[in-house]
Amino acid sequence: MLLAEIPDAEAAKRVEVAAFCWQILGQTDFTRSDAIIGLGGGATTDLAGFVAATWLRGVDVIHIPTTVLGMVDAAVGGKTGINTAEGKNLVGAFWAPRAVLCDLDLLEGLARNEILAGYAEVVKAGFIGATEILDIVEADVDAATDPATPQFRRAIELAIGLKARVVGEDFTEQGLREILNYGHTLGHAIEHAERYQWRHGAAVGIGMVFAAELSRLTRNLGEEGVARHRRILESLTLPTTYPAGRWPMLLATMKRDKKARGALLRFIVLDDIGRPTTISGPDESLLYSAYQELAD
Ligand SMILES: O=C(O)C(=O)C[C@@H](O)[C@H](O)[C@H](O)COP(=O)(O)O
Repeated sequence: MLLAEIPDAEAAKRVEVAAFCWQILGQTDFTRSDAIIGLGGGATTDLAGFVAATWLRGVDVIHIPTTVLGMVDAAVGGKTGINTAEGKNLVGAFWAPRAVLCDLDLLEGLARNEILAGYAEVVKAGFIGATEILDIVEADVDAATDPATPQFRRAIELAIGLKARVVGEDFTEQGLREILNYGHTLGHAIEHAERYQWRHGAAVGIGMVFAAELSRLTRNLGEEGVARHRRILESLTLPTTYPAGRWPMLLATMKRDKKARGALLRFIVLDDIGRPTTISGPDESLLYSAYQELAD
C-alpha cells in the first residue's frame, strides 16, 4: 500500500496534482493489476477517479468518501475531473469505480457547515425526484442533518438510490443524466467566480434557487415551489442570494457549461417539484429576470 496525500478541497483538482499522482504511479511501477483508492471528500474522489481513468488508459478505482457530498454525489456515478482556469470540471472522463464504500461513521467529527453544504446535493436529489427527502428535511431539519439519526440515513440512501438509477440508465450523460446537474449551471459559474473558495454545495444552493426561478418563468413551477426551495435551503443555513453586479461574468462562464451546445445554453428546470426537464436556448432576458430574483 502506497499513500499519496493531496491538497484539500478544490485545490486537489488541478493538473499539477494529477501530474504529481502520475509521477508516483510511474515511479512505483503501478500496473493494471493494482487499484487506486480515493479516500476523502468529493474533490479527492474526483481527482482519484481522473488519475485512475488516465493512468495506463484506465486502472481500477475504489472510492471511500468521507463527506456527505462525496457519499451522495461525487463518489457515485463515475464522473471524474479536474478544473482549468476557464471553469469547473472542464477536463475529465467517465470512469466507473469498482466499488463505493459509504460508512456513515466516517462523518463523525465532520464540521457542521461541511455537513450542511454537502446536504445541498441531498436536497437536489429531492427536488429532481426523491421528494421524500424534502419531507424529511421539512419535518425536522436537525434530525435530517444529524448523521446519527435514522432520518439522515434514509435521506442519504434515497439520494444515492436516485443517482444510481439515473446513472445506471445513462452513464455517459446522453440525456437523462443531465437532471443530476440541476442547479449546477449557475452553481459552477459561482464557484469559478469565487476562485473555488466556496463550498460546492453553497454555490449549487444558489444555483437551485436560480433554476427554480427559471422554472417559474419558463415552465409550470409555481410560486410555492420556488418558495419551497428558499425555505429548505435557508433551513440548512445555505445562501440563496448573490451580488447583482456579477451577472455578466456568470453568464460568460455559463456559456462554457458542458450542457451548452454551440451558442445554445441549456438548463435543467422543473415542471413541478420532482419533475425535471431540460430547456434549450432560453432568451437571455429570461435568464436575467430569474437572476434578478436572487440578486442582492
Ligand atoms: O453526476 C452527475 O451527472 C452530476 O451532474 C452530479 C453533480 O452534482 C456533480 O457535481 C457533477 O460532478 C457535476 O458534473 P459536471 O458534468 O457538471 O461537471
